[in-house]
Amino acid sequence: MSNTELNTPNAGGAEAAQAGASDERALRQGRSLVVAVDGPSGSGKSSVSKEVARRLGLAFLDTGAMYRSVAWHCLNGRINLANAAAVEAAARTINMEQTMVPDAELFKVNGINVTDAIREPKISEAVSAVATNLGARAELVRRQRELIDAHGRRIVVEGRDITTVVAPDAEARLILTASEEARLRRRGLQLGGTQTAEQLAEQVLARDAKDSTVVEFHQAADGVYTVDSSDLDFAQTVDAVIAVVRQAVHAGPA
Ligand SMILES: Nc1ncnc2c1ncn2[C@@H]1O[C@H](COP(=O)(O)OP(=O)(O)OP(=O)(O)O)[C@@H](O)[C@H]1O
Ligand SMILES: Nc1ccn([C@H]2C[C@H](O)[C@@H](COP(=O)(O)O)O2)c(=O)n1
Repeated sequence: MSNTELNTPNAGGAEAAQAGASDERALRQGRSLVVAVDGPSGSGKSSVSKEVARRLGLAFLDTGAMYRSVAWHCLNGRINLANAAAVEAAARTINMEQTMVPDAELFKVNGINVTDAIREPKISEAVSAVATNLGARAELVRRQRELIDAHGRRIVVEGRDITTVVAPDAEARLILTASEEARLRRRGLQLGGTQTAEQLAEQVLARDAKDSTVVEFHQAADGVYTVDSSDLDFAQTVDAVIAVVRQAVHAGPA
């Protein structure tokens, strides 16, 4: 299957809405349903994926939080992020726990609650050192696959390499994207206007540029849908993603 672009919500009308609701019920009851979501920073992957998981009754895995947790551990333990072997060793040895339900966000590293700490700008600025470490990536991919299986393969997983590396066999795979302008604006609002334009550009665009040296998350691979949320509000984006999930499930394996 070639790349598929779907950037408008489900067609309107009462009939379409009814069909949508009944399809959504079917998805809630199905067996394996892995929804893989990739995309650039600030495109809405995490917030939209959480809401999709809620609506479809699925578990939720934020893989970026795992990269952030390794970065936090290195900074906290004075492990030099430029020392590739030490970063890989950290990824292999730390204990990471995360609630995988969309309504309760809690991340722990070696028993320490890092839920808020991993979202701090200093982690956003440092995390690419983990993301571009191929040994650390291999270990985190291994852990992510284990978590998907442990949740009975009924899960929404979001990150940068989920559609291509972690779960290329997912029932629904999509890239969630948005214009640079929309992503910078959303991240600025999310951080309560605390960051300058330069800081936002560093945390969003420069980070994407570094991360995309090791993974492709701007262009959809074959069989992967694209949802462009630049001109959609949050609720419309969630609807558009659920429409893609329905479409992908009906279409079957790519
Ligand atoms: N369609 C949308 N319209 C407006 N705001 C949105 C939309 N989608 C997401 N947002 C908001 O944009 C902000 C960034 O979203 P989110 O953190 O989910 O992005 P992300 O892709 O996971 O980013 P990162 O990869 O950097 O963690 C959040 O405040 C979220 O509520
Ligand atoms: N599957 C993934 C998930 C995340 N990353 C990298 C890219 C980011 O710089 C960092 C944090 O992700 P975020 O919380 O901003 O989504 O982790 C990756 O390379 N692969």
